[in-house]
Amino acid sequence: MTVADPDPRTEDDPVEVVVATIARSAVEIRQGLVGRRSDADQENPSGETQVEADVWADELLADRLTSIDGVAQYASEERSEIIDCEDEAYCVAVDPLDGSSNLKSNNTMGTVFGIYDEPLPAPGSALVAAGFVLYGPITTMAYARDGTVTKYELTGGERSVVEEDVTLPDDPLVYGFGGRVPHWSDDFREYVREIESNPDHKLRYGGAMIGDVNQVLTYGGIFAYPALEDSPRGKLRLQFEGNPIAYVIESAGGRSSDGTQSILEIDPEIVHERVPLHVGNTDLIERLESALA
Ligand SMILES: O=P(O)(O)OC[C@H]1O[C@](O)(COP(=O)(O)O)[C@@H](O)[C@@H]1O
Ligand SMILES: [Mg+2]
Ligand SMILES: [Mg+2]
Repeated sequence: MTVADPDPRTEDDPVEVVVATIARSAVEIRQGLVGRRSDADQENPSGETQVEADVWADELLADRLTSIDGVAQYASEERSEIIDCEDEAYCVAVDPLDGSSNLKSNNTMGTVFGIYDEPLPAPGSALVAAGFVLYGPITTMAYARDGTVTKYELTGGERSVVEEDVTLPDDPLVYGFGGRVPHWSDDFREYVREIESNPDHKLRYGGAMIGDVNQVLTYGGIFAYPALEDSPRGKLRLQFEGNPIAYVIESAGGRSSDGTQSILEIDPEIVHERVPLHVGNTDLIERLESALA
């Protein structure tokens, strides 16, 4: 089934217009990666060196999303300030390119988005929709709203449904854990040993959260970028990465955790704050929480 993306000039649900705009832009973003793989010689608010494509994709999405009626704010991992629009209603937070360090080696990356109905920074409980685009061998989107997740394939301007009511498979298969192993806590290391020693589990780690999370969504399992000894809040950002991914995985019947509670329950203080992120099948996340308790 192919979804006719709503025409932004006639559609009256801003959430659907935002999602359709991101779906259309993704095809262009993918094309625009060519020739934009070098460092941009500047840092993002998290202190990471940006590549040219990070800056370019952020500007493209900022332009398009802030011109949608009903969008009140645009915030991105790649800019310090939130853009305030004249409209009210929805606040959009994006990671324009997740895993952009994979560009150099031409490996998987993504675009992550969360649509909140409260001003940013907002808790995950204020999300009305969230999702991500994956730039793999083909371009796909996973989109969660109203407790269900839909997967699409994106081709020049069209969104084709490949799966509706996506749920995590019951028997977890894959695991991937970020951060340097010497910087993991002893409790986390112990938990990883337990996961690895299960003969039904196999390692899948690609260095881009979206690629790794999409494997968990497809095969079941767990992805984590945990708290580290030299970075107690981990690496990933709550507004742009943690909340949207937690929303998708929880909508698909899984769980998210910062180690003690659902990521969606965290009250944020600042827009660029980080969060230890663990997402996957419910039983694996429950086991993780008891291992870290
Ligand atoms: O290579 P590192 O530093 O361990 O980090 C890998 C993680 O960092 C990220 O690349 C952070 O996202 P950005 O590329 O959007 O900054 C994740 O996608 C990935 O899980
Ligand atoms: Mg990211
Ligand atoms: Mg990014």
